Amino acid sequence: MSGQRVDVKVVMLGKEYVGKTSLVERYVHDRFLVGPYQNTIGAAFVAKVMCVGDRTVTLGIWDTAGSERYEAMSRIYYRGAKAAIVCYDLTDSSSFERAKFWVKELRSLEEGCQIYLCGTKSDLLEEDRRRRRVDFHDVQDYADSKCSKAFEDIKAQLFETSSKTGQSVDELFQKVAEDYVSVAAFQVMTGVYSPPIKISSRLMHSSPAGDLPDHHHNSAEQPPLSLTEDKGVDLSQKANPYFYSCCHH
Ligand SMILES: Nc1nc2c(ncn2[C@@H]2O[C@H](COP(=O)(O)OP(=O)(O)OP(=O)(O)O)[C@@H](O)[C@H]2O)c(=O)[nH]1
Repeated sequence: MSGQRVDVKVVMLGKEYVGKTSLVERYVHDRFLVGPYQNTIGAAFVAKVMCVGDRTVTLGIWDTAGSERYEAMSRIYYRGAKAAIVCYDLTDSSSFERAKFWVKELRSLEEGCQIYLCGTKSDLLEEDRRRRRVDFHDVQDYADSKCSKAFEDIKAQLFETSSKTGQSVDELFQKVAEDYVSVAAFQVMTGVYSPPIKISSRLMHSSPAGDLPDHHHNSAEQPPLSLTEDKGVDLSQKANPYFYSCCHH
């Protein structure tokens, strides 16, 4: 897999337990893992090749840890991202507050990053509508609003998904890829296109959960996680069975 081209760097952000890993699992492996919850440590990477019309697009997805103790690390992972899927749990209002925190950061620091707000666990609402704690229209109003007087429009797109049933999961990632193709076409026209990046085979290696590579403890001195042929990164990931591999079609 050495030299795998990544067109779009996508970062998953959101409070812990909102279901970021489950979303990636559903999308990449079309499965929903049951069993005890395992929090993400550091981040995990997976690439997925998909089609947009007659074009092939490779998404490089970084699944970050939601725990606030990894907040500084998540900042490193979102650098240079072309898309951010900011997740919140539809049954947990505090998770939406956390989502807003990430949106504000992205809007002020990552100008070129498209934001996708993703309300997770919609299946729980199918079971009992009273469990909803985040109103769809409130999120829509927020997505259409401005971050603050000083910042530009949030311009986020909104999805409600279930990793358990698969509802709207493919649609979400498909939209990310489609938007990339549209934006890239526009950039080619206007002469600001930046070419795809390649990932090293070292990206595929992971260390066991809890066994953080040195650079994870020393993020200030580390370069941003740009995916170049020369600089792979080791990953710490969830313990088995949350073990990502690269490039599933
Ligand atoms: N019912 C239901 N449960 C879900 C869904 N998505 C995730 N969960 C459950 O929510 C819990 C947390 O899911 P994760 O995917 O591990 O959450 P995370 O955001 O990656 O968590 P961190 O790694 O701590 O940041 C797990 O018990 C999942 O089974 C969903 O769509 N529906």
